[in-house]
Amino acid sequence: MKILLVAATKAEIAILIEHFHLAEDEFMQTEAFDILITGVGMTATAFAMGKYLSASYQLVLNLGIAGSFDPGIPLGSVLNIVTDDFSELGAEDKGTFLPIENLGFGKSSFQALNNLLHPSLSGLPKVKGITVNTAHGTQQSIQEIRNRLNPVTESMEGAAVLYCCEKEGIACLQIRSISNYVEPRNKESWKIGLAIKNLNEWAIGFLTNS
Ligand SMILES: O=C(O)c1cccc(C(=O)CC[C@H]2O[C@@H](n3cnc4c(=O)[nH]cnc43)[C@H](O)[C@@H]2O)c1
Repeated sequence: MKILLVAATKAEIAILIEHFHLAEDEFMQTEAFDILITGVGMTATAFAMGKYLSASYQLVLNLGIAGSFDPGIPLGSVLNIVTDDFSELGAEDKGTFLPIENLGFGKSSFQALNNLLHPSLSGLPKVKGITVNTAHGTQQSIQEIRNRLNPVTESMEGAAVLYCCEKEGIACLQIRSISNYVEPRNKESWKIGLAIKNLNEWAIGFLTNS
Protein backbone atom coordinates (compact mmCIF):
# COMPACT_ATOMS: atom_id res chain seq x y z
CA MET A 1 0.00 0.00 0.00
CA LYS A 2 1.58 3.29 -1.07
CA ILE A 3 0.87 6.19 1.28
CA LEU A 4 1.05 9.94 0.64
CA LEU A 5 2.00 11.86 3.77
CA VAL A 6 0.76 15.45 3.67
CA ALA A 7 2.00 18.14 6.06
CA ALA A 8 1.75 21.92 5.90
CA THR A 9 5.34 22.58 6.96
CA LYS A 10 8.62 20.64 7.03
CA ALA A 11 9.01 21.53 10.70
CA GLU A 12 5.95 19.48 11.61
CA ILE A 13 7.50 16.25 10.28
CA ALA A 14 11.22 17.08 10.52
CA ILE A 15 11.90 14.22 12.97
CA LEU A 16 10.28 11.75 10.57
CA ILE A 17 12.24 13.14 7.59
CA GLU A 18 15.46 12.71 9.54
CA HIS A 19 14.48 9.25 10.82
CA PHE A 20 14.06 7.97 7.25
CA HIS A 21 17.20 9.85 6.01
CA LEU A 22 15.28 11.81 3.36
CA ALA A 23 16.63 14.85 1.56
CA GLU A 24 14.37 17.75 2.54
CA ASP A 25 12.23 18.91 -0.37
CA GLU A 26 8.66 19.94 -1.18
CA PHE A 27 8.02 16.40 -2.47
CA MET A 28 9.97 13.37 -1.18
CA GLN A 29 9.68 9.83 -2.49
CA THR A 30 10.40 6.45 -0.95
CA GLU A 31 9.31 2.94 -1.88
CA ALA A 32 6.56 2.72 0.75
CA PHE A 33 5.47 6.33 1.05
CA ASP A 34 5.90 9.80 -0.40
CA ILE A 35 5.83 13.08 1.49
CA LEU A 36 4.21 16.32 0.30
CA ILE A 37 4.83 19.64 2.05
CA THR A 38 1.97 21.90 1.02
CA GLY A 39 2.44 25.19 2.84
CA VAL A 40 0.02 26.53 5.43
CA GLY A 41 -3.67 26.98 4.68
CA MET A 42 -6.43 25.53 2.54
CA THR A 43 -5.45 27.19 -0.75
CA ALA A 44 -1.81 26.09 -0.58
CA THR A 45 -2.93 22.61 0.42
CA ALA A 46 -5.43 22.20 -2.41
CA PHE A 47 -2.91 23.54 -4.96
CA ALA A 48 -0.16 21.16 -3.84
CA MET A 49 -2.49 18.18 -3.71
CA GLY A 50 -3.80 19.04 -7.17
CA LYS A 51 -0.24 18.66 -8.41
CA TYR A 52 0.73 15.46 -6.59
CA LEU A 53 -2.33 13.42 -5.60
CA SER A 54 -2.86 10.45 -7.92
CA ALA A 55 -4.47 7.03 -8.04
CA SER A 56 -1.08 5.48 -7.27
CA TYR A 57 -1.80 6.15 -3.57
CA GLN A 58 -4.09 3.90 -1.55
CA LEU A 59 -4.01 6.17 1.50
CA VAL A 60 -3.34 9.81 2.32
CA LEU A 61 -2.09 10.54 5.83
CA ASN A 62 -2.46 14.20 6.83
CA LEU A 63 -0.12 15.02 9.71
CA GLY A 64 0.12 18.28 11.62
CA ILE A 65 -0.35 20.22 14.80
CA ALA A 66 -3.68 21.70 15.84
CA GLY A 67 -5.42 23.79 18.43
CA SER A 68 -7.83 22.20 20.94
CA PHE A 69 -11.14 23.70 22.05
CA ASP A 70 -11.18 21.22 24.94
CA PRO A 71 -9.01 22.32 27.89
CA GLY A 72 -9.25 18.75 29.24
CA ILE A 73 -7.07 17.41 26.41
CA PRO A 74 -3.38 17.63 27.46
CA LEU A 75 -1.08 19.57 25.12
CA GLY A 76 0.92 17.08 23.06
CA SER A 77 -1.99 14.63 22.74
CA VAL A 78 -2.23 12.84 19.40
CA LEU A 79 -5.77 12.69 18.00
CA ASN A 80 -7.51 11.02 15.08
CA ILE A 81 -9.69 13.67 13.41
CA VAL A 82 -12.43 11.69 11.75
CA THR A 83 -14.73 14.56 10.72
CA ASP A 84 -13.60 17.99 9.58
CA ASP A 85 -15.67 21.00 8.51
CA PHE A 86 -14.94 24.10 6.45
CA SER A 87 -16.51 26.11 9.27
CA GLU A 88 -16.29 29.52 7.57
CA LEU A 89 -17.77 28.43 4.22
CA GLY A 90 -21.18 30.04 3.90
CA ALA A 91 -22.90 33.38 4.43
CA GLU A 92 -23.97 35.59 7.27
CA ASP A 93 -27.67 36.35 7.37
CA LYS A 94 -28.39 39.01 9.99
CA GLY A 95 -27.28 37.21 13.19
CA THR A 96 -27.22 33.71 11.71
CA PHE A 97 -24.53 31.75 9.87
CA LEU A 98 -25.76 29.87 6.80
CA PRO A 99 -23.46 26.98 5.83
CA ILE A 100 -22.74 26.28 2.17
CA GLU A 101 -25.32 23.45 2.26
CA ASN A 102 -28.07 26.03 2.90
CA LEU A 103 -26.88 28.11 -0.05
CA GLY A 104 -27.10 25.10 -2.37
CA PHE A 105 -23.41 25.11 -3.31
CA GLY A 106 -22.14 21.79 -1.96
CA LYS A 107 -21.06 20.62 1.45
CA SER A 108 -18.81 21.72 4.25
CA SER A 109 -18.26 18.50 6.20
CA PHE A 110 -15.83 15.73 5.22
CA GLN A 111 -15.09 12.32 6.71
CA ALA A 112 -11.79 10.51 7.18
CA LEU A 113 -11.33 6.76 7.01
CA ASN A 114 -12.92 5.55 10.22
CA ASN A 115 -12.46 1.78 10.18
CA LEU A 116 -8.79 1.10 9.41
CA LEU A 117 -7.50 -1.64 11.70
CA HIS A 118 -3.95 -0.69 12.67
CA PRO A 119 -2.29 -1.02 16.07
CA SER A 120 -1.13 2.62 15.98
CA LEU A 121 -4.71 3.84 15.57
CA SER A 122 -6.37 1.81 18.28
CA GLY A 123 -5.36 4.10 21.18
CA LEU A 124 -6.13 7.42 19.50
CA PRO A 125 -9.26 9.38 20.47
CA LYS A 126 -11.52 10.05 17.46
CA VAL A 127 -12.61 13.67 17.35
CA LYS A 128 -14.30 16.31 15.20
CA GLY A 129 -12.26 19.20 13.78
CA ILE A 130 -12.82 22.41 11.90
CA THR A 131 -10.59 24.04 9.29
CA VAL A 132 -10.21 27.81 9.30
CA ASN A 133 -8.47 30.68 7.54
CA THR A 134 -8.44 32.70 10.76
CA ALA A 135 -7.53 30.98 14.02
CA HIS A 136 -10.17 31.74 16.64
CA GLY A 137 -8.85 34.25 19.16
CA THR A 138 -11.70 35.99 20.96
CA GLN A 139 -14.03 34.64 23.66
CA GLN A 140 -16.99 35.66 21.50
CA SER A 141 -15.93 33.88 18.30
CA ILE A 142 -14.85 30.80 20.29
CA GLN A 143 -18.25 30.62 22.03
CA GLU A 144 -20.06 31.10 18.72
CA ILE A 145 -18.23 28.23 17.01
CA ARG A 146 -18.72 26.02 20.09
CA ASN A 147 -22.45 26.72 19.93
CA ARG A 148 -22.65 26.11 16.19
CA LEU A 149 -20.34 23.12 15.57
CA ASN A 150 -18.82 22.16 18.94
CA PRO A 151 -15.45 21.15 17.42
CA VAL A 152 -12.63 19.57 19.40
CA THR A 153 -9.78 20.73 17.15
CA GLU A 154 -8.92 23.52 14.74
CA SER A 155 -6.40 23.49 11.91
CA MET A 156 -5.83 25.41 8.70
CA GLU A 157 -5.65 22.43 6.28
CA GLY A 158 -7.55 19.33 7.44
CA ALA A 159 -10.83 19.69 5.55
CA ALA A 160 -8.95 20.71 2.38
CA VAL A 161 -6.97 17.44 2.44
CA LEU A 162 -10.16 15.45 3.00
CA TYR A 163 -11.88 17.35 0.18
CA CYS A 164 -9.11 16.51 -2.29
CA CYS A 165 -9.12 12.85 -1.23
CA GLU A 166 -12.88 12.57 -1.56
CA LYS A 167 -12.70 14.08 -5.06
CA GLU A 168 -10.09 11.46 -6.06
CA GLY A 169 -11.75 8.58 -4.20
CA ILE A 170 -8.70 7.97 -2.00
CA ALA A 171 -8.97 7.06 1.69
CA CYS A 172 -7.59 9.64 4.10
CA LEU A 173 -6.53 9.77 7.74
CA GLN A 174 -5.94 13.02 9.59
CA ILE A 175 -3.71 12.67 12.64
CA ARG A 176 -2.81 15.81 14.60
CA SER A 177 -1.18 16.56 17.90
CA ILE A 178 -2.34 19.40 20.09
CA SER A 179 0.11 22.31 20.25
CA ASN A 180 -2.19 24.85 21.90
CA TYR A 181 -5.62 25.60 23.22
CA VAL A 182 -7.99 27.71 21.15
CA GLU A 183 -8.21 30.77 23.35
CA PRO A 184 -7.46 34.50 23.19
CA ARG A 185 -4.00 34.56 21.61
CA ASN A 186 -1.35 33.41 24.09
CA LYS A 187 1.57 32.08 22.05
CA GLU A 188 3.83 31.72 25.14
CA SER A 189 1.72 28.80 26.35
CA TRP A 190 1.98 26.83 23.09
CA LYS A 191 3.87 23.51 23.23
CA ILE A 192 4.83 23.17 19.57
CA GLY A 193 7.99 21.14 20.28
CA LEU A 194 6.15 18.59 22.39
CA ALA A 195 3.33 18.30 19.87
CA ILE A 196 5.77 17.77 16.99
CA LYS A 197 7.78 15.17 18.95
CA ASN A 198 4.65 13.15 19.82
CA LEU A 199 3.23 13.44 16.31
CA ASN A 200 6.45 12.25 14.69
CA GLU A 201 6.87 9.35 17.11
CA TRP A 202 3.33 8.27 16.31
CA ALA A 203 3.87 8.61 12.54
CA ILE A 204 7.18 6.69 12.56
CA GLY A 205 5.43 3.90 14.48
CA PHE A 206 2.53 3.88 12.03
CA LEU A 207 4.80 3.71 8.97
CA THR A 208 7.12 1.13 10.50
CA ASN A 209 4.20 -1.20 11.32
CA SER A 210 2.32 -0.73 8.02
O1 LIG B 1 0.56 33.01 15.93
C1 LIG B 1 -0.62 32.67 15.92
O2 LIG B 1 -1.52 33.31 16.47
C2 LIG B 1 -0.99 31.40 15.22
C3 LIG B 1 -2.33 31.03 15.11
C4 LIG B 1 -2.66 29.82 14.48
C5 LIG B 1 -1.65 29.00 13.98
C6 LIG B 1 -0.32 29.42 14.12
C7 LIG B 1 0.79 28.59 13.66
O3 LIG B 1 1.93 28.97 13.65
C8 LIG B 1 0.56 27.19 13.29
C9 LIG B 1 0.16 27.03 11.90
C10 LIG B 1 -0.08 25.56 11.62
O4 LIG B 1 -0.48 24.82 12.76
C11 LIG B 1 -1.83 24.44 12.72
N1 LIG B 1 -2.43 25.01 13.93
C12 LIG B 1 -1.92 24.83 15.17
N2 LIG B 1 -2.69 25.39 16.08
C13 LIG B 1 -3.72 25.95 15.43
C14 LIG B 1 -4.86 26.70 15.89
O5 LIG B 1 -5.07 26.93 17.08
N3 LIG B 1 -5.71 27.14 14.93
C15 LIG B 1 -5.51 26.87 13.63
N4 LIG B 1 -4.45 26.17 13.16
C16 LIG B 1 -3.56 25.72 14.06
C17 LIG B 1 -2.36 24.94 11.38
O6 LIG B 1 -2.94 23.85 10.70
C18 LIG B 1 -1.17 25.49 10.62
O7 LIG B 1 -0.70 24.62 9.64
C19 LIG B 1 0.01 30.60 14.71
